[in-house]
Amino acid sequence: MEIKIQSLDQIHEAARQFIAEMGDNTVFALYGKMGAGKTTFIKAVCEELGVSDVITSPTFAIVNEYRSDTAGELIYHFDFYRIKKLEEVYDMGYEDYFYSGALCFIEWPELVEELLPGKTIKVTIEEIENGERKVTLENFE
Ligand SMILES: Nc1ncnc2c1ncn2[C@@H]1O[C@H](COP(=O)(O)OP(=O)(O)OP(=O)(O)O)[C@@H](O)[C@H]1O
Repeated sequence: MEIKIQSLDQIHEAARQFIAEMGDNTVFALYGKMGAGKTTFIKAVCEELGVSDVITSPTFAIVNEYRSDTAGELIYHFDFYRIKKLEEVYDMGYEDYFYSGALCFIEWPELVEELLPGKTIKVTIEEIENGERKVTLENFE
């Protein structure tokens, strides 16, 4: 499944399309180069999910927690760019997040692939031309 985003003004529309495709999946691993637009897209999706609050957690360098009004629960946004050892991910108790049933959006998942649930959705974001982005969703396995 593919979603095209021609420019930033379409990002919320794209986020709504993405949400319509989410189904009962909860873990989304976002692949894409630096500057591809992973953070921007996750933020738009969270806004469309009714996120009003960013909660700073002790491990905020790795995970940010958002409270969603509509989903009525927490959403976790991970950035594993800076982790050096998988131990850091074990230490933060990744299972309590990835396997909690809460929504998880993961940037730089390459580093934690072996820890991801089998039902993870692989989301790839690439710039195609003139700033246009293509977002692709596929099953992880
Ligand atoms: N769909 C889009 N259309 C046009 N510009 C975009 C789009 N998405 C993101 N951008 C712009 O691209 C830049 C990088 O976006 P962003 O920080 O989200 O990338 P990233 O993939 O999260 O990068 P990093 O891996 O470094 O965190 C920002 O200036 C942002 O405004």
